[in-house]
Amino acid sequence: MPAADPDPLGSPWPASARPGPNGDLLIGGVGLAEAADRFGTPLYVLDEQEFRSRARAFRRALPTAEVFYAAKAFLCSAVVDWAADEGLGLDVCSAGELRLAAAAGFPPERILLHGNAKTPEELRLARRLRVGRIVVDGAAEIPRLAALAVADAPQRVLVRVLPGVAAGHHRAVRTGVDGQKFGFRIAGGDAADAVARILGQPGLRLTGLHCHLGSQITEAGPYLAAVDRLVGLLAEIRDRHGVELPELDLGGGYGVRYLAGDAELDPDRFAAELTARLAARCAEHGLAVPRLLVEPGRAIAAPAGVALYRVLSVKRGTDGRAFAAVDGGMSDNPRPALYGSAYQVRTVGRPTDGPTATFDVVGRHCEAGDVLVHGATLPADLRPGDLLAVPVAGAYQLSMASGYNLVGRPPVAAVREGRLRLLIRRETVEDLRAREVGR
Ligand SMILES: Cc1ncc(COP(=O)(O)O)c(C=O)c1O
Ligand SMILES: N[C@@H](CCCC[NH3+])C(=O)O
Repeated sequence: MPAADPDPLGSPWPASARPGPNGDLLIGGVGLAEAADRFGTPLYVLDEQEFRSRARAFRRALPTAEVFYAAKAFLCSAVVDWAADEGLGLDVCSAGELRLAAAAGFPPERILLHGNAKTPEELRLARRLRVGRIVVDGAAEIPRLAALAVADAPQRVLVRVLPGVAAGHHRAVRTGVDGQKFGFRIAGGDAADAVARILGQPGLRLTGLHCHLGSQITEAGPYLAAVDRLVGLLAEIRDRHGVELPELDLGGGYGVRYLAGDAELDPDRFAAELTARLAARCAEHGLAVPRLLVEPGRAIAAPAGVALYRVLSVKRGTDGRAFAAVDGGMSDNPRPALYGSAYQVRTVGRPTDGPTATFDVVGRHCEAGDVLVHGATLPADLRPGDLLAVPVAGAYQLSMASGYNLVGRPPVAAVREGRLRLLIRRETVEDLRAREVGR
């Protein structure tokens, strides 16, 4: 029997979502109202199976590629375990992400380190732990890395280049073009210089080129354009230095559905188009097809997360707008304020079939721009105490959460096969005060 539609608005919930009694919504077999009662709100709930099946979908679509989960989307020790179990590598971009992954037991050789401003400490740590790959993002890094040579263990590195392809949901996340801080320019010869310098270092082993175009890209076209540019550069490197670099890392950026009508990048279709294009371009240049590396973050983590908030106040503005103020806000999800990102929201734990009205779901922070969802359709009689659930909340929300107004960052729970467990407890004022060492 097909499952009943968990949400008449067609919001993108995890595949496990089922309608529950009294307007509740079950995720991973657990009622969201029960999760909120148990751990309080705001609360982030991760559907472990959704995370794992999305990781598997990437590995299945690209069986010969290496798939690195981009930790910046969201990382905690449980997520490290899930990524490790599913055979993913891990893309980290700070000593914090690296230390957490290593402490949780992630194999360092499957870690890839990024960063446009890696600190000397991060480079030393990466070498000491023997991370598998480091992506070089600036000329100053090359001598620093070379100086950290470890006997008999040359460091595998890739060079991050700018293919000149603009893609991504907001200009702040478009990183494949000139005029922003990441990568080496191809046209100006910076990339070729970096390649030459790295090839001259005995402690470094250049394995390939890297690019990351942007985030929330919903079609294959930009990646295909990047392949054209990067394979061209691989051929130039072969002609100039006589080496064929064996790896091509296309970064992350694979887009997901936030709203009912949004497009989502399908890993299978993407993989088919990408591998065909790569094979064709390599054949044209007489190159062996390099091993692909990809770094999806959002596409694995975002749809696995649901954010839960309790309504604290309902108000009408002078222009007839209605506001539903909740107990979280821009400190746990800065994306609407930062990028104008849109979300859907529904009530859970109360009937959903009565008359509706339009609300702006606003947070509790002290600025008018603290709006989580603009123009949400919610029950017309929405009242304080009602529970709201926002889907597609697993990426770039908690990982970008701030301490604004000292409200404390929300807890994170995981659900799987009817079991609910707490992964991260709520941040308390004692946690915040523990860092104070003077007055
Ligand atoms: C170098 C790099 N790799 C991977 C990612 C992951 O991107 P996404 O979460 O959009 O897949 C990012 C962030 O956009 C990035 O900067
Ligand atoms: N933080 C961005 C994505 C940036 C990804 C990191 N390169 C977002 O929420 O959409």
